[in-house]
Amino acid sequence: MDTEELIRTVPTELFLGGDWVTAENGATFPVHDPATGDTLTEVADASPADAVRALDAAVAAQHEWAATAPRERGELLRSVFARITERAEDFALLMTLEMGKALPESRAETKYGAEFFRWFAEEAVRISGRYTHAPAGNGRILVTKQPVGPCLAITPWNFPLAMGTRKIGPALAAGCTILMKPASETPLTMLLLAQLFAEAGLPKGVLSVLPTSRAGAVTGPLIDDPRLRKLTFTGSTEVGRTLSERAGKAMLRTSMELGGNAPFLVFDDADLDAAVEGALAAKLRNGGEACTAANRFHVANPVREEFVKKLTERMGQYRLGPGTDPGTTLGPLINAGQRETVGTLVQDAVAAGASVRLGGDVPDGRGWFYPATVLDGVTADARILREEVFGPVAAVTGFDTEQEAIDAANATEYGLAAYIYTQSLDRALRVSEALESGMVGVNRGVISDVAAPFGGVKASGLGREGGSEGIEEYLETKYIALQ
Ligand SMILES: NC(=O)c1ccc[n+]([C@@H]2O[C@H](COP(=O)([O-])OP(=O)(O)OC[C@H]3O[C@@H](n4cnc5c(N)ncnc54)[C@H](O)[C@@H]3O)[C@@H](O)[C@H]2O)c1
Ligand SMILES: O=CCCC(=O)O
Repeated sequence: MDTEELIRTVPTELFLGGDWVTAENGATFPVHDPATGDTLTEVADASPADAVRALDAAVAAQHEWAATAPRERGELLRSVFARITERAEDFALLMTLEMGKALPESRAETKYGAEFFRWFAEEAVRISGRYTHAPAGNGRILVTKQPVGPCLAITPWNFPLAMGTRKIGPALAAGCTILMKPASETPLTMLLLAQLFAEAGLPKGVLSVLPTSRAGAVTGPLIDDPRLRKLTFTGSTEVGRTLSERAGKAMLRTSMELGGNAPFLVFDDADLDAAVEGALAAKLRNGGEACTAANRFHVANPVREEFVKKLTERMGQYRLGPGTDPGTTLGPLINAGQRETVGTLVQDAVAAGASVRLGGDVPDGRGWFYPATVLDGVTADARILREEVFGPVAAVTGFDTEQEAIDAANATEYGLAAYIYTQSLDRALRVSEALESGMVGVNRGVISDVAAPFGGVKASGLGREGGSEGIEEYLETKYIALQ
């Protein structure tokens, strides 16, 4: 489909337990194109009452969905996987329109996002328990897994499809019903996904998609409602903390996939060309708007200048422009606020002594564009070393010893992803073990994989998504004592 047809045909109503409905009082809110700032379309704006109706539907469907054969649950996911794959170009275009990223990035996300359904379709039939004897010989122990129950998912704008499918996939596979609240910047992708679920024969109540411009007001009463059993959140650490507090009071199961500040360590024995290619992937995947994005490049002083030169040359080849233009490799940022944040962090680093090797200037004209930027000699007091930049800015700093590199890498409240480039296996393992992060890439700049447990430590969150760990987040363990 072309842009016009896609925007005309994409659903814009609430998907409430399988029915398309207008929001209370017919309320809507606008969705913007980050490449122009123009309104793409208006979407139904869920109210707290709409959300409670969706929870009513989820609660009513929970028992039957949990009792549905695992194979049947898996087959529903497999069918939606196939449908996304058939409509891959529509998903890619839609994500580029509402989120801004270049089309090749959106195509990659479509594939990645769909794969969570294929993966969890296969996991649905592998939920297992155990049967054993008590050590004293006086009884038997049966351990079984049951779905947690109705879930609420809240997702960010940066991966409009994958951050949703990584939650919906395991929830449905485990036998949980789920309410999805997408980011207000990017609700369309989840609404299109809901349409595919409806076409695939999703039973009533199992999934709702609730776009809203009032995230706190709409999700708060759901979290407080004792019928909800789990909150799964992906987004900033700040919002994650607030939600965790509220969910703690309600004693909900929670998964928190939060912010990152990934270090990228280049040792003097690294293959520098490979390190530069890895750095490009770790930095510019998704235009730098990824929680896994390398934020800080700690490079061994003897190879630093060569690394910076090569990185500058390669980042300089990225073409900034509307994500829909053929040839664009770097789209706009999500909105004016995000561009302001990126610009402020760059200016702060420069004021503290960093030199600008590439970019750093906001282009004139419409849209929220920010160029690929390389800063060298970033000093320890620069905010960019501590705060997630979420943009196409590489901040480089040097180190002399391995211990110095590890200490610098760990000097952050975050602990999501980290990257190491070295040709020594000993060093790779030693440093990986010493890094305070949930995930480490060794000689590779992209680590995300549906089959691997994704998640962080420290302020980057709790729990894991994907892999065989992902479905466990939606299962309760029940112990049955037998004679
Ligand atoms: N660890 C991960 O897997 C992962 C993945 C993607 C993004 N992120 C993080 O997400 C952040 C960027 O995304 P963002 O700007 O959308 O984050 P955000 O925290 O501002 O918003 C995330 C979601 O929370 C909702 N929200 C905001 N305030 C809320 C409230 N008071 N109550 C309930 N919901 C609320 C938003 O509407 C959105 O749907 C970055 O920090 C990034 O690192 C983490
Ligand atoms: O933005 C962070 C999540 C990205 C991913 O799953 O690779």
